[in-house]
Amino acid sequence: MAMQKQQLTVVVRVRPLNSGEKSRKAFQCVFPLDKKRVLLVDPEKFENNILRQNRQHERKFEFDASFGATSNQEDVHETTTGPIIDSVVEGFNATVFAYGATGSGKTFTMIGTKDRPGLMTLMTKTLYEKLDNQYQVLLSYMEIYNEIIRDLLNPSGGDLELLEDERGNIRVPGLSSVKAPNLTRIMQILQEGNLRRTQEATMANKTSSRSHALLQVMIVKNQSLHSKLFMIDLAGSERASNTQNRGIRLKEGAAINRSLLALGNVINSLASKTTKFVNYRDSKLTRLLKDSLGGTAKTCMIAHVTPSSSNFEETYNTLMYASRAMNITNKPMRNRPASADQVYAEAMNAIRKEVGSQIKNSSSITGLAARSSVQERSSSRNRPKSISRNSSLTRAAQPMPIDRGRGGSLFTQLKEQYMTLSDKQKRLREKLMATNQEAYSLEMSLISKNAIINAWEKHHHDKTAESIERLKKDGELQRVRLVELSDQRTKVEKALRKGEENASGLESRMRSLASTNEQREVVKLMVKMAEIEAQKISALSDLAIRGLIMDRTDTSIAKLQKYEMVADKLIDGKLDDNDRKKLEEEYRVIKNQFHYHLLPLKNIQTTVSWNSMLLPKIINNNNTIIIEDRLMSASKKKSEISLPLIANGREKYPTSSAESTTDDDRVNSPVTERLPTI
Ligand SMILES: Nc1ncnc2c1ncn2[C@@H]1O[C@H](COP(=O)(O)OP(=O)(O)OP(=O)(O)O)[C@@H](O)[C@H]1O
Repeated sequence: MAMQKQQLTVVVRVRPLNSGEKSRKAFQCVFPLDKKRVLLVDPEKFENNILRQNRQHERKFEFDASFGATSNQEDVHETTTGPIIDSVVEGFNATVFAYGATGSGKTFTMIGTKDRPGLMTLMTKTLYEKLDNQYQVLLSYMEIYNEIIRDLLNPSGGDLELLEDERGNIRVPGLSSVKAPNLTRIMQILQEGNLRRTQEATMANKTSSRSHALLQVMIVKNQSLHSKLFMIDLAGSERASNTQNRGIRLKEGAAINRSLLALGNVINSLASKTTKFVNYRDSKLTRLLKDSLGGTAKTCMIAHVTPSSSNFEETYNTLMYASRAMNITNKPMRNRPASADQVYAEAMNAIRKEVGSQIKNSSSITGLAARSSVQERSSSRNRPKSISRNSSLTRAAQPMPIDRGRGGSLFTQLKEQYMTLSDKQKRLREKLMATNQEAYSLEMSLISKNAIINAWEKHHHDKTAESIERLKKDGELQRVRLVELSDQRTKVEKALRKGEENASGLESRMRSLASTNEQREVVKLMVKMAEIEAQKISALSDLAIRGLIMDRTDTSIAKLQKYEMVADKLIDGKLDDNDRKKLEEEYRVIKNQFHYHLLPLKNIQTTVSWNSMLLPKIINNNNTIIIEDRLMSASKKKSEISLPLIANGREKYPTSSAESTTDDDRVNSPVTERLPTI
């Protein structure tokens, strides 16, 4: 029962009732019916409650496959994930994830035990068997906890960032990767990594995961990426909805909720025939998976449930989450929108249609209608299957050769030239957007680095530290890249300006040549089309930069949370001198991290300069909004940022700093001063 052909498969695994559940007198309420269906029975059915007797107590769910208590790891692998390997070997990306509440068996399925290795090992093993030695396989193992990415193979690596290159590939700079020649080594890597995962003992499970764990398998051929496979053990889904959560648990719950919701939304919109917009931006998880979910990438969701009556609510929620994706996959249409530009593609289609009908009525204009429809068809056929914003934008509109033979009137020739020019302008704008985005993120990172280096040097005149030297080196590389980007930007902007001049020249020549209403209408529509294309890129660029700001905000918030936690401990904890010293040190480090991470946000107008004016204004209900204005209004302008000095191992803030308005900034001696209780 292999499910090779489907892009998205949804299966359910029901684990055996365990001894704890039996001893608590819980009974089975989930029953696998056959190879695809499970029956869920509301435990209330067995209660003698007259008021509720008319309620519907049973519900059947159907998935691509269902696995009961007697299924073993190999069964699950052969049916669900085995076929995915073939597509990874062919060069497509794939994602397999385990979804479910705490204690439902996600880690068992994905990692397993020494004797019963899970899918992460079985899939990697099958992959090795199918690849010859021209391929190289690299494993990385990371976790996402409270929207922060950490390397599980290199715990001292700190918090990692996420970048999207201009081809739409997602990268996590600094993430380590290892070769794992055999099963024993893979299992060892997973188990070591798992020990570093953020976990907690709960009633439901001794080692309950509060983070998403992601095994990334990169297949490299001739030193370039051939394909990428993600295997993910998600955090327990009930954590998202537990209303008893307080403090740190509340924050965790919110982060888990956000990412699981975002994942569900992405899967639903990828599979949906009607939804046009796939929003990857809402969580780190979905952003990381952007090039491995949807398009030609295969996706497999393994929903996990316990059969126990005591977990009825969670089981119901899990089955509903999974069946929402399942209902959609049952619809015949499987080609899904490939990227966020779908909304705009719609608008373009409408205009193209309009142009088409104008042309049908016009005898003097040839070629455009035919070209429009050919382009339409070829663009939907050639739409790149991987979810790559830039490539889908570029490839959809390759210029066609100009037909000067039949009907080659001057008007037609000008019109063809205008279309070709519009395509070229579009590609230039995309390039500008990618350049700006990369530069923007580099600048943010440089601001933090410089501030740290300055603060260090001010206080430690001639001392060196390995970490500071490393920062300097990284900063140098970033500066070199920034210069390259700046040159690139100048060139692209020059070409864009020239293109704009040519376009307006062509436009006025066409206007003066247009002798019929239809011809005048066609000119108007073509200009409109070019405008919409430009606005689309502008909106995408705006979104991308907002995304970068959001990411940094998220990371800053997470750092603030850590900082609060340590502060709380310092204030309330009954600590001996040794512990207090250690905690004070930790407090200082975290506070610094928070402060320096926040700096680029405080100083946003410097970096915003990268958002080019050449990406046009977006017109909204006759209100013209300039991107720069919108971004800047989000942050208060500050003439200068106040840097903390590190003195005697502590930060000192300039006393005259009227700029520092937050409570946080006013704390001169954070370690000894008592913080206000929140
Ligand atoms: N199919 C199965 N067969 C036998 N035992 C299982 C099965 N699935 C899970 N278990 C056992 O149930 C317990 C809980 O499973 P597991 O740790 O995989 O849950 P989880 O969903 O990953 O939980 P969490 O979200 O808290 O990490 C473990 O002791 C595991 O060995």
